[in-house]
Amino acid sequence: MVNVGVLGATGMVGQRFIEMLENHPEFELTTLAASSRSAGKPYSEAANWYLDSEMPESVRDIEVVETDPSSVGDVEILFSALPADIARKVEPRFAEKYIVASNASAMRMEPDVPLVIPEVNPEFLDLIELQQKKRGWDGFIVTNPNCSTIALTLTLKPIYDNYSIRRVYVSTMQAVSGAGYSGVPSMAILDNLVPFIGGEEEKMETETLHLLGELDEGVVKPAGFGVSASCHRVPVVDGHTEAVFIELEDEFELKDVREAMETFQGLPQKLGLYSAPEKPVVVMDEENRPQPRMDRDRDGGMAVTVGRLREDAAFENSLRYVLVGHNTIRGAAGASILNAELIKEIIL
Ligand SMILES: NC(=O)C1=CN([C@@H]2O[C@H](COP(=O)(O)OP(=O)(O)OC[C@H]3O[C@@H](n4cnc5c(N)ncnc54)[C@H](OP(=O)(O)O)[C@@H]3O)[C@@H](O)[C@H]2O)C=CC1
Ligand SMILES: N[C@@H](CC(=O)OP(=O)(O)O)C(=O)O
Repeated sequence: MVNVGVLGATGMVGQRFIEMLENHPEFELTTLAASSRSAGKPYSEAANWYLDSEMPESVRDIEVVETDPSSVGDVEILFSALPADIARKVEPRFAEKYIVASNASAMRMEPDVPLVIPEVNPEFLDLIELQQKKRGWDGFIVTNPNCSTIALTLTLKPIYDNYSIRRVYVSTMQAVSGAGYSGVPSMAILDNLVPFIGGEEEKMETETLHLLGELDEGVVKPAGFGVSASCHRVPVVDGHTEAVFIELEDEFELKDVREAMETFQGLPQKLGLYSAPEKPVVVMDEENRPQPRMDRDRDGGMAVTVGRLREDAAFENSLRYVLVGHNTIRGAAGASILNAELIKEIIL
């Protein structure tokens, strides 16, 4: 067992980490850190538990500590669910000694920090050696992408491996949990939709190409097609829905695209990692699926569901589909945990 901790343990994503780490066969959750507002209190007092599951008994009495490397004690891996501005300041300090598996956006685009989806670009973990050498750290930082980006990129990967993509348009319908517990006031979202999520479109457009890019002599060369995103907040609690429109360079058969998605597997499936879904992408044929309430929890929330896969007759060589991915599981805590499982398997 590897001792692990969670930074930002009282928040929306921190709670998902705790839920997913309960009974994990390789990780023992021993440390919970949050702000000075929470430090010194037992977790059950510090946290307002938002999830449908019960707060695990095993964490109720753990005393929350300050988010400082001197407070976290005997752990090897720290999962970070910190706000990005705090993460930028503290994650590098933790990485001097610990492995930081971060879900925050702060360090994702640093040239020597791997931004990884284990099924898509596990080879980016090679950057760790460079990062440690350059920064003189004994630990390191590994990041996972933005929640909307992860779901999109998992579905693009099998297409990208088999076809030449010219451009991708994506329009998202994102759950309120993506903004944190107090992120979107109920008066703003009930009976409504908000057509703006700060920084989200830029993240989807850059991170997707980075993830599908190539690592060449320690430098990531992004994939060379266009991604255009429009992001919207909708009154759904969990589960991001995305309408995806893809133009390919060449002709294609829809059944071949479907087959490529359905049979897609990556290193986590080959290695049998604990949190890896059997099928990262599941394709449904029902005309009214996927839907967030029904499909977000597929394979423990780790699989992305695709539906309405069809040709787009309005443009040459074009197809479209709708996807649903769980934003705080596959899009956040589950993504960091899968990264850590891969690191444990191939690096530790
Ligand atoms: N929600 C989602 O779907 C996704 C979120 N993310 C990212 O994950 C991160 C966490 O998001 P989320 O859980 O929604 O955020 P929340 O606001 O729900 O939680 C924030 C957490 O950070 C702690 N914190 C706040 N300020 C400080 C501080 N100054 N020092 C130490 N700890 C602090 C809080 O502790 P306290 O309770 O003590 O204030 C709390 O534990 C963010 O970077 C977010 O962008 C990424 C992908 C998806
Ligand atoms: N912005 C996302 C969640 C998030 O926090 O993303 P990021 O980790 O890229 O900041 C949402 O609102 O649904």
